Amino acid sequence: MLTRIPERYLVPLYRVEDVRRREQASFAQEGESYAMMHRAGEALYRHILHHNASLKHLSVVVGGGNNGGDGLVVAALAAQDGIEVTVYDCSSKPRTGDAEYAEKVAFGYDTIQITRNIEALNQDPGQVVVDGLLGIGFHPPISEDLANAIAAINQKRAQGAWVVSVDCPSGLDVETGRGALLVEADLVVTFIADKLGHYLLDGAVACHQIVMESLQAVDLLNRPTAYFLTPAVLENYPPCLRLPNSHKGTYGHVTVLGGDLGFGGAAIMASEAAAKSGVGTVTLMTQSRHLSASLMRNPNVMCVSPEDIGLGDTLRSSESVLVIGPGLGRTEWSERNWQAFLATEGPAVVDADALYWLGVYGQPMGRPAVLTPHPGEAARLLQCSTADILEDLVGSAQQIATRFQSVVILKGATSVVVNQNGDVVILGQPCPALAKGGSGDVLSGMVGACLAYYHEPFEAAVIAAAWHNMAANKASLVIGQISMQPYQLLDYLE
Ligand SMILES: NC(=O)C1=CN([C@@H]2O[C@H](COP(=O)(O)OP(=O)(O)OC[C@H]3O[C@@H](n4cnc5c(N)ncnc54)[C@H](OP(=O)(O)O)[C@@H]3O)[C@@H](O)[C@H]2O)[C@H](O)CC1
Ligand SMILES: [K+]
Repeated sequence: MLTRIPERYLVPLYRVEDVRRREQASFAQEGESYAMMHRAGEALYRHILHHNASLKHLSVVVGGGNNGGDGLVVAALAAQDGIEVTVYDCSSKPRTGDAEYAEKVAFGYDTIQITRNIEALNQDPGQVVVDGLLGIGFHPPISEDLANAIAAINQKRAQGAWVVSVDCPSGLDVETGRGALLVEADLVVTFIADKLGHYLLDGAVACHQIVMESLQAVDLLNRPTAYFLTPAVLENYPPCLRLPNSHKGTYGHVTVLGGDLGFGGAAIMASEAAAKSGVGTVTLMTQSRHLSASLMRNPNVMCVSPEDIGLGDTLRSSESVLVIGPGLGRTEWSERNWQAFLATEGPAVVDADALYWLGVYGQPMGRPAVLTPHPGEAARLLQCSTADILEDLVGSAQQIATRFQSVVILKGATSVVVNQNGDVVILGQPCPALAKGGSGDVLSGMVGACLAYYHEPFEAAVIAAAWHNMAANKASLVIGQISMQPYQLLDYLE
């Protein structure tokens, strides 16, 4: 799938139905189901002790399902070790099956305090909280009682408690990554397989650290829905290796086309991003009144206006990459340039208002291409609402890839990168400093650069997006989330 990235850096992610199938197959093979719940509790308890060596008191918040059952196993194991345990029981009806059995075992310890008053968590002396309210059986919207319990856990964490979530942060829809109200977890111990929603939207923000315990579940060898790219990968595999015996031609050429009146900065930033990402040569094609600004800022970037030279004449070879869109606008000038783009061949990155024109003209790309929509642009391309896109980021990105025959980076707190073969990579660590105009322009230039020297759109898209995110996180640590400007991440690429 990715030739430059070893598989060990790719975490396979699954949908709930795959996890349920493996769970059922395991129950069938073992002839019972409680053993797996017990292994889940043991694994959790091991991780709790690993992070809290001198644990004296444990607060365990449990719902009525099997997620709560796992929590009750932990409560019993801790009580066995002489740790003081308080169980906050938030079930709304009697437990059944494995959870009922786990309750019987746990409530058999008279050292375990049991309360239904979640408000008391605030005064609990424990500084370690187990969140076993809701797991993969959660279906939104959340009930008022459980919403109160989630709020109580978050409040406790805000006061300094360490929170471990059983399988997933309660309130998270592990399919979509959405959670209107969800637990913020220092650690998530997830079972059988990593789930998609841990790495998307609210899930990506709420899960500070995730460990997966397979619980010896039967492996049905289903193809993962997606992979998460471990952020550390680029520390070990730098994106643009400079070869000692190389020249500018070794690293390819990018032309950036964009920057209508009022939007010159977008195109200038994209061309600067391509240059700083190590591409051999960069041309900027923009409105003539922006040329001097570009020359002043980046004399290494050749710049011309489409009134002076044809777009095709800026391309240096059949492998020159065209980045179209940053600041392109929606005027006559913009449309003329979109048409000029359609008359060219060769690899392309289509961003910002070029995605608007792509939607208007509607034809497949017909060339190696990477599209870089945010959810709003994705919604326009698929003629649906942004809410529809957020309900299924992976499926939406795949639909765009199929419709326009291209690689797609669906941008967000974490980004979803897909190709036409059904490969899906989710990447990044949320970086709020990037929630500013200009972040996308910088990304498009970086994708253009990676495409210029890798030649393979999926690889280029994955590596550029991961690189952009990694540099932004580094930059924001130094400069600050509020004041960091997106182009500043370009000083943290190496
Ligand atoms: N051996 C095993 O069974 C193992 C289970 N594992 C753990 O189990 C959970 C999945 O357990 P499940 O019981 O299927 O579901 P949950 O516990 O996540 O949730 C079901 C309970 O939650 C209630 N619920 C659901 N949605 C809401 C909502 N919006 N508001 C309030 N309450 C909600 C639901 O109530 P119902 O009224 O809908 O029945 C249930 O009470 C999994 O995540 C693991 O932690 C392990 O995998 C080990 C083996
Ligand atoms: K949970």
